[in-house]
Amino acid sequence: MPIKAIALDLDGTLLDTIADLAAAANAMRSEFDLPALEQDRLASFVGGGMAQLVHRSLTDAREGQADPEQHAAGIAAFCRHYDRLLAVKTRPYPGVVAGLEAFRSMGLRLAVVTNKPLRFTEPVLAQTGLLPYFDIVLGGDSLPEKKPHPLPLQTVCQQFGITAAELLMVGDSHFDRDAARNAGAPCLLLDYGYEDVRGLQCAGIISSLVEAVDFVKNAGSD
Ligand SMILES: O=C(O)COP(=O)(O)O
Ligand SMILES: [Mg+2]
Repeated sequence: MPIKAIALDLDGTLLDTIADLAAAANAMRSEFDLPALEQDRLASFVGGGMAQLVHRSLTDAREGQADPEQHAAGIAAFCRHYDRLLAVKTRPYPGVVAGLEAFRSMGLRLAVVTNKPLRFTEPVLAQTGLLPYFDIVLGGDSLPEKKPHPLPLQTVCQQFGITAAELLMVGDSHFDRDAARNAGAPCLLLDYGYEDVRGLQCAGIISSLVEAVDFVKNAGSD
């Protein structure tokens, strides 16, 4: 089945955002007199969107739930800090710009499908120079459902006028793989992101976005 468009995840796929995310999460923790957490620990909390990141960062537990008042104050503090820290150290991963250029020259349409709130997504893409590559940008709060729900990928298919089998999802986590599976789209996972994806079944595990170019060519893009 020819691939006609690609949906790309943001954190851990297009952009290495963890230094700035961790700085904002730790600045939030310090407002609650909590000590800083290691960056790797905070990286393991990323993927399910800001609300979940704030719960996990405040409680230092994957299944942790801060009480509602603390959580609301945590969200406000995180937003305040991440707004100012958004692109201090955040950069595209190696191979991302080359991969996006190759996709564009193949005539593929590109979408960002992230669980990151839109208020951060558009500015961080703009500040890192990636925004012009994308026809559609969906944040975690753009629609009533976010990944792993299929709605964001279904919305991309609808807007591009293609079927799910013609849309390739490229991500770094089980949220991406499950969203693709739920929508009926093929999925490639990058091995450099914020989750160990080695055990996850998908169409392929790759080390650079440029490796997705061959996958698309072999799938018979027109
Ligand atoms: O904001 C998050 O938790 C994750 O964002 P992502 O979907 O781009 O990986
Ligand atoms: Mg990700």
